[in-house]
Amino acid sequence: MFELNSKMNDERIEEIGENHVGTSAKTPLRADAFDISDQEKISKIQESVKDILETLGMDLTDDSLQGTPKRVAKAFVNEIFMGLNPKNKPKASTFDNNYNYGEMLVEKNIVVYSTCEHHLLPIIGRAHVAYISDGKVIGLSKMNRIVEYFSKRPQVQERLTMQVVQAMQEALGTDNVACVIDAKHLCVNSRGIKDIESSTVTAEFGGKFKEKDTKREFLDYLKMETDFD
Ligand SMILES: Nc1nc2c(ncn2[C@@H]2O[C@H](COP(=O)(O)OP(=O)(O)OP(=O)(O)O)[C@@H](O)[C@H]2O)c(=O)[nH]1
Ligand SMILES: [Zn+2]
Repeated sequence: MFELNSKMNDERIEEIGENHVGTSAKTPLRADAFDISDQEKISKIQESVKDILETLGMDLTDDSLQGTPKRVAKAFVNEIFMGLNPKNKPKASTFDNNYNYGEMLVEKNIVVYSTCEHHLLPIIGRAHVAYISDGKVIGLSKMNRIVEYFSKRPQVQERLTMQVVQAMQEALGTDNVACVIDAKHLCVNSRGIKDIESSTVTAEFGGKFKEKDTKREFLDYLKMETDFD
């Protein structure tokens, strides 16, 4: 479909696929994923959305619908799937652990708003990310940003969980990272089986978090009340 510029694409696919990550945690991308600009992607998606709506029988000359194909295309490229563009990868700034904090740090209740790659319906939930420093510490908000970046892709929850851990491990230079995600999949809640109660929990434990006591401590922190209202 697009001209293949293989060298540039290989590099960018490595970048977005986080090349240290096992195949299973890589986002599956086409070889020509970066051959066209975001603007070109918006134009092409706009045409596709128009086609879908017209096929459904919608009259796109209606005032309210006129701008929909463009709105959807912009939302896809710039927001909902912005994590497919490596230029949006957050700078995970780290600092030396000068204060020699030696315990685990847990960033709880990070909002996850992702998209199920099977149905393109929302996945909404919370991520809890923890690490134990091996010399470096990371800015707290960067943990939220890493979760956001990998959420903004077509995802399965298992891969999202692993990608968050691997990005944190890379930034911090340690295996001691864990992530638990508890999320609702609208493809389960609102269609198909239509179970509005169920949610999905996934977990990835690296380094010291594989040890029973450390894992237990992390999971115990998740039970603590943090409501300051
Ligand atoms: N493992 C995993 N499965 C997911 C995730 N998100 C959605 N799914 C599942 O992907 C599966 C796709 O199955 P299919 O049988 O091809 O799709 P379907 O006919 O729409 O399935 P139903 O949802 O059961 O109606 C469904 O069971 C979804 O619940 C995810 O993050 N991880
Ligand atoms: Zn789904």
